[in-house]
Amino acid sequence: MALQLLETADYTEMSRRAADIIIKQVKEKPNAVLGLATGSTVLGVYRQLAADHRQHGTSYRLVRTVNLDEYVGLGPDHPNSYRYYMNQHLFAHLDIPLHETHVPDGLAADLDEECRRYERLIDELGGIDLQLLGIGRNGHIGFNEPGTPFSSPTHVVKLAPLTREANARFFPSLDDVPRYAITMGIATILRSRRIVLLASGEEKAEAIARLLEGVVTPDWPASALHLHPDVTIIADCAALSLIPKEKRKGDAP
Ligand SMILES: O=P(O)(O)OC[C@H]1O[C@](O)(CO)[C@@H](O)[C@@H]1O
Repeated sequence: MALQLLETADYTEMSRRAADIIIKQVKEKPNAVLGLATGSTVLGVYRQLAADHRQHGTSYRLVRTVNLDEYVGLGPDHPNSYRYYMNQHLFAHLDIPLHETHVPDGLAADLDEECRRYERLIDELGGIDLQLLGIGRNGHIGFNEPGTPFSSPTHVVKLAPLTREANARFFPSLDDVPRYAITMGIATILRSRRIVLLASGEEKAEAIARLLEGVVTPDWPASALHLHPDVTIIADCAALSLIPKEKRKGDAP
């Protein structure tokens, strides 16, 4: 059990290192299943993947993708839905067939059935080869809020006030931020063959410090990653600012 820690000078280098890992994965396995995330942190990675596709022609024609989460009540045309985000920021810039890209359906009439369908879908695709993650300030991964059991499959979650406040920057007002979301569960994430978690900026420093402390508890969802055999954390200096310099190299506890 070891988290591998990669320190980068800044956001751009963090994004480039993560994009390189994804590009290598796709070259090694052209029909790879990529688990994708949304949010601000991963935007630079998507820009790098788009640039690489344009300049070097890396092909995603056979790649399949599954996203971590989606807001309940927002459809694909809603500018704040994660489906819309993925189309805008990544899929429109690659040669990936849109029908091979999957995001939970936040408008499903039966949300519990949608969660079960999503779990089955991931299995039918053969599981996730590489899962990209951001981290919330309260330690959430996907939308798995503190207290979520590590055994959880894809499920509907009530968003924590801190998460709604953090994401309010994308909405006209806090009141417009959805109260519920569908998210892959911790167990779903842990079934991925490889996990890459990104963190940038001082506002993630506490989250990363707590993750690297190594205490494994559902109160800090990201700590479940200590139970996975192949996790790489790519974090910039600012996100590592609470970690003593001598502990920044090599494997985390
Ligand atoms: O990258 P950000 O915007 O800080 O978000 C961190 C995490 O929080 C979420 O946006 C959910 O709130 C995840 O999708 C993301 O990985």
